[in-house]
Amino acid sequence: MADWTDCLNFGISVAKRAGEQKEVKLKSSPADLVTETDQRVEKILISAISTRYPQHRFIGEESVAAGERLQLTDSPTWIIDPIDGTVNFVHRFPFVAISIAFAVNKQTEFGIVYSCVEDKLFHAQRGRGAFLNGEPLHVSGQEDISRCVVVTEIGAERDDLALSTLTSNIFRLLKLPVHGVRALGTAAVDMCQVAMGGADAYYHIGMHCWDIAASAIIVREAGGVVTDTDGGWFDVMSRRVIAASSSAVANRIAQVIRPFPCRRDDEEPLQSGGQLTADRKCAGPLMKSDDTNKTH
Ligand SMILES: O=P(O)(O)O[C@H]1[C@H](O)[C@@H](O)[C@H](O)[C@H](O)[C@@H]1O
Ligand SMILES: [Mg+2]
Ligand SMILES: [Mg+2]
Repeated sequence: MADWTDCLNFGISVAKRAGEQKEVKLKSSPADLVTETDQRVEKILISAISTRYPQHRFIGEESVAAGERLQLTDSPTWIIDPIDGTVNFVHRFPFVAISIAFAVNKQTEFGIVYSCVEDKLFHAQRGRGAFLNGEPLHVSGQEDISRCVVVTEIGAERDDLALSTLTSNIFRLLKLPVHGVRALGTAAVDMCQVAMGGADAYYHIGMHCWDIAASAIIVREAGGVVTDTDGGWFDVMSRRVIAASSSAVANRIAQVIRPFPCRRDDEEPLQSGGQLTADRKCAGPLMKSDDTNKTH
């Protein structure tokens, strides 16, 4: 088995360096401001990594937003979210992370999530455990859904189907009941909460590979379970994820939540007026036919 520890250590050092970026350039609107910061951090990361590893490929949230093709090949690939929690960043809500995963042959070899405001560095390497600031991490191991804190995200979709599915899924979980439902505003940190036992599960439909790839391996290496939202095999490009403290909890959540149609990350972007757009919004067929069997 190839040893990617050198890449991991380099990734950790660039993530910490990029997380020190305090300079905020004022622009006309919060959206402009944050876009500039996101782009700047992504450039810092990609330029440092590609100088050291010129053969490696990248999937970066901001590069994809700028029109770059999103394609996961067998080549060593860094999957980067330069700022996970952009809305938090604008509002100074204190959960903002840099998320970096590294995949070879489409398998994640390591993940790094640096929660910058908290100064918490989560990392995991395949088969070698998960760590928070160097200390080993473990999921809660909770198996009883009625004793769980479940994390999800509100996401950016605002159409009726997205909102009604999202709210009814939260409704179903609360009625089970679970102990609580939380949303921190960054999928990467949400999932790391599962890895450290602060929460017992996370689920969402609609996140992108850069939001969840790093934290998925961190949860697994902390002893947790990562599945598709139907309880099946997790595909990092599918935008569907459950991360849980145990298979029992993952399966229960899969039974309860209703699916939400989403374009895969590796699907060609939608055509708009004859031109390719970077739009990867949820779209497609409505509920699958077996949805009626889901627990209410
Ligand atoms: O765009 P960034 O990288 O900030 O990612 C976030 C999504 O934008 C949110 O919709 C979502 O709710 C999460 O906060 C997610 O992590
Ligand atoms: Mg993100
Ligand atoms: Mg981002």
